[in-house]
Amino acid sequence: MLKHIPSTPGKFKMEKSPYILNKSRWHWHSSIMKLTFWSFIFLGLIFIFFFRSPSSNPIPQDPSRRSLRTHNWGGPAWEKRVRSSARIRSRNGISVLVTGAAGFVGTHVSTALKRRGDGVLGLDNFNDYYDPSLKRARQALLDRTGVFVVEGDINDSTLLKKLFEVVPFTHVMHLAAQAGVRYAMENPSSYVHSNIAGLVSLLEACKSANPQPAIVWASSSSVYGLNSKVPFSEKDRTDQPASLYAATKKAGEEIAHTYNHIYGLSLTALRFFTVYGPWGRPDMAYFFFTRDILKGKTISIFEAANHGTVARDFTYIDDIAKGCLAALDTAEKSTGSGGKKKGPAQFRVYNLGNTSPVPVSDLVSILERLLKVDAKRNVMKLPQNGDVRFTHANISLAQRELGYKPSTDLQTGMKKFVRWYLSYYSGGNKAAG
Ligand SMILES: O=C(O)[C@H]1O[C@H](OP(=O)(O)OP(=O)(O)OC[C@H]2O[C@@H](n3ccc(=O)[nH]c3=O)[C@H](O)[C@@H]2O)[C@H](O)[C@@H](O)[C@@H]1O
Repeated sequence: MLKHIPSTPGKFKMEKSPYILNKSRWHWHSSIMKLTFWSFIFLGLIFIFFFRSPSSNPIPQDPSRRSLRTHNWGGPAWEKRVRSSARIRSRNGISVLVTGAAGFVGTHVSTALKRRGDGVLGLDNFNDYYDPSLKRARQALLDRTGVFVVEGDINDSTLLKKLFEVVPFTHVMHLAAQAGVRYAMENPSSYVHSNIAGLVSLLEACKSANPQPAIVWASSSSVYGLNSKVPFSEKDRTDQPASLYAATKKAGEEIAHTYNHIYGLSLTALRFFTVYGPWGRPDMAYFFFTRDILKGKTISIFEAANHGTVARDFTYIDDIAKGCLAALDTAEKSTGSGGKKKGPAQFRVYNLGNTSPVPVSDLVSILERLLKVDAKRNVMKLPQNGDVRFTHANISLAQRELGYKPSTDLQTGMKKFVRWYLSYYSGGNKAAG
């Protein structure tokens, strides 16, 4: 019956309408017309309310988006600082935007780049996933090295656009991410926000930049998930992630491929294997084991079924930083411009591990010796929280193509970490937790 209703109200006025003779039908149609009219008015008001109201774009309430709040950036003095930090000071140097610069790996990579004369600009949202005062201390360190860290989020496309307008970055070292395997069960949306939405936002800015930068970014050993073939090679399957964290990193690798394919962006993913060292992350086991052993608190050491070993291919930060620089130095230029691909671009994936896995219980023994304190050990079954039993990197590809050659064993690296830890936390900084 509805299909007989004329499509324009004017038609209702036509004398020849077959409906005009039927009074009750006419009333019915007249009511429908009124209803339609008032519905349009109502919808129009809703539209105006939502799209014109200043509260239509409120500060996001989702905790994973807290960092999008407007930060202080912009203005001539700010631009001058940005330019100066990103200025290349050596022959054949590069200018790099380092996202997550106040993070653990970000600080080390930024410092290493700056020291050899490259231009470096940091970007970090200083979120409180772990003690932000440690991030501030790293920022102060970077400041002393001449690296300015802009406070902002990779999801802030206006800020990213501005940064590329101010500096024609040759490279982006993308290290900003929501890290940590187990925390993904507590705050899943923060992983989607940073590792997926944030990555897309960054790649969008890179593809539109002129010139397009080459991008090197942090993937993770966790993408190997339930893969049981050892050592893990880049050719092994990565379609069985064991945690949402791993799934977002794997998704990142696929997203990167898309931007490489469509826009000609040069993209290199580095799969890091449990990176540790001075200025490390307090959410990682070696870090909070150290804190808890010193406090006399019991630590939980995971083991697999039937007392099976849980092991990690712990990799020292200096080795990782060297691998990052080698990846930047060997990255070819992106081929696109103005958001259009001009030809095929480089797409690479490398394992950066130590290729020498160590059981977690041995890590604890190393810490006991270095701290000269016996740990209170609570050995327990590996919880179903996304952790995998072991990791072990095959690094031959990185060795061949990047000249990557890790040289620090766990004993030596942990010694350096413990020395830093004791000096950092005896200097008035309080160990959280
Ligand atoms: O290699 C990687 O790609 C990942 O390395 C670490 O993840 P993970 O290796 O799980 O490092 P930790 O969280 O420090 O755990 C190290 C080992 O200690 C074990 N563990 C952890 C916590 C605990 O209370 N007890 C315990 O035995 C874990 O099962 C694991 O075998 C990082 O947290 C990730 O961000 C990174 O992506």
